[in-house]
Amino acid sequence: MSNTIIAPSILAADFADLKNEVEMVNNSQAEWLHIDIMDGMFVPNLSFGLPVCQAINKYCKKVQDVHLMIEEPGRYLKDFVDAGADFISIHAEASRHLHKDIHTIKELGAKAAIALNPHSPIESVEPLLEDLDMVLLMSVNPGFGGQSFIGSTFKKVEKLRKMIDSKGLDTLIEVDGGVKDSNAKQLVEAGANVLVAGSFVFNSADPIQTIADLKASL
Ligand SMILES: O=C(CO)[C@@H](O)[C@H](O)COP(=O)(O)O
Ligand SMILES: [Fe+2]
Repeated sequence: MSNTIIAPSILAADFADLKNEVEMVNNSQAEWLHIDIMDGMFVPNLSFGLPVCQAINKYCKKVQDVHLMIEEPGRYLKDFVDAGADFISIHAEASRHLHKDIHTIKELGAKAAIALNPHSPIESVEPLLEDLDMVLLMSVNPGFGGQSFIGSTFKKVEKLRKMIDSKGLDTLIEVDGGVKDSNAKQLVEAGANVLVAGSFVFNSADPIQTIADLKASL
């Protein structure tokens, strides 16, 4: 079995049953829980904010992988670390002071990642690559779960893996959006380490089994 990390996205969960949805992830083979924060400005949708993260933090036993889809994320980094974030991804397109924000995340004791929209070239993370624990490549346009995977992501993952390897780094590559059984293996072969899966997991009849099958297929 590969050591690929599976990160179910809580965005696709039943929010009226959030405690049990978090317990489901606790009881699964998933290593991380992916938490999508949307501000209605950077992306055309609102998800949830700090009180929900604090509630998740009370029950979650997995690594909390917070994906901030918010303008100027530097304003809220401490709040999300205090709310339990282990990893924080901020968008290159949303921060005017990316270097400063990445270093703030690390100074706060969390792992730092830059997220890139499908249109953003991987070269935009190169100047900061040495400082990053992870790069999150969006494989849909951010803002909504349940969208179709953008096929050009495979090449982007391959290119980024080569860039990371050529520098002798161990930066993780996370792929987020439309991930399912039909594209997961190819993403891992291209060099992805972390796969976010929202609707594929939570909309399945047996999410725990779906996660186990996904891991076994890699
Ligand atoms: O960040 C996002 C969407 O903006 C993702 O994390 C989605 O929540 C993934 O959901 P699926 O595409 O797997 O349904
Ligand atoms: Fe996400």
